[in-house]
Amino acid sequence: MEGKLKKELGTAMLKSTGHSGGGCISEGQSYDTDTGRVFVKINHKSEAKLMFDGEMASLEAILKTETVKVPKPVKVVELDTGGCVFVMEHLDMRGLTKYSKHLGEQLADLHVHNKRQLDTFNKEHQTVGKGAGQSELAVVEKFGFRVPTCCGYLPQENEWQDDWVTFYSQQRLQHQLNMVEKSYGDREAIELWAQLQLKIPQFFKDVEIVPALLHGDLWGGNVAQCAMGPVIFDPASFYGHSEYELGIAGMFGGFNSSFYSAYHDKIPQAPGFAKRNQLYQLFHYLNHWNHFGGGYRGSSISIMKNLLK
Ligand SMILES: Nc1ncnc2c1ncn2[C@@H]1O[C@H](COP(=O)(O)OP(=O)(O)OP(=O)(O)O)[C@@H](O)[C@H]1O
Repeated sequence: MEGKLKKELGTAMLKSTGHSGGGCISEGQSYDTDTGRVFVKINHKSEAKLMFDGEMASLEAILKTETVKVPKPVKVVELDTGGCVFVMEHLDMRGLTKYSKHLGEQLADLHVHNKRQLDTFNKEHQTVGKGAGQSELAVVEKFGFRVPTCCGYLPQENEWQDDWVTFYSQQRLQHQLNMVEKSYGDREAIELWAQLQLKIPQFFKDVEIVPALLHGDLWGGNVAQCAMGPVIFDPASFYGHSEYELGIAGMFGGFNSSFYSAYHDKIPQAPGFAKRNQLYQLFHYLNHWNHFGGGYRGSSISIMKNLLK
């Protein structure tokens, strides 16, 4: 692997720093190169290339917004022995403590970034005397992403869709329930889902949803801080409802009240937030069930029952 990495990175030096950082999905290792320190994620699964291509595209998209710090992606390299590595900027990260508030503010900035671009774009097009096409702004008017991204190692269906409720019901929940049915044939889950899907539009009455660029897997293990501020990493991005991001954030801890109040100062909670938050957590419980097995069945079933009350 190291020979191939040297060639692909065009570096004579490739010296392991001894810093390793394995997650649940991939192994990680840092190296010093001719042009600086990099962090390399290694995965031997057949889906590794798709997973890392999605992570690279996600980091590039977040980086472009200049709102919240992420590691700069460098390259996805396929290994001759099978599997793949993803090279990115190494960051010295510690647990998120003093920069929680900053993360709340910056995450909200990330979420409103596309709306601001859209507003500017629309304003320019309405200005008398100015022709159309003045702006080079990248604006996104649909829900989805340009490539599949993986929340864990399972690819998400990111095909572009005009309507958020359809996107979330079909491309997120239905997709997970299909896997549950295939792997476990769970009758109770399938019956609950048949009822719940009819109710979903009710959770979105009078809510305006503008596509927001999301990190997509913002649990406490994917946030940290560097010397100068917060950092988020390991994204599974797509354009979706900003509230979706707060689903997994609330599931495993790691975010304190200063994070939430800074976030909601910029993006206030809309009516019906609490129910939708459960609906968004449902995706992650199902996704965990499909990744890690029956330990997550109970939470998935009880959240569906709750939403049906
Ligand atoms: N750019 C980086 N620089 C330095 N260390 C990093 C970097 N990215 C990740 N790490 C370290 O590696 C650990 C695992 O990273 P990451 O979450 O991306 O891996 P993963 O296998 O996709 O994990 P999971 O899916 O379980 O969240 C992080 O908790 C962190 O300690």
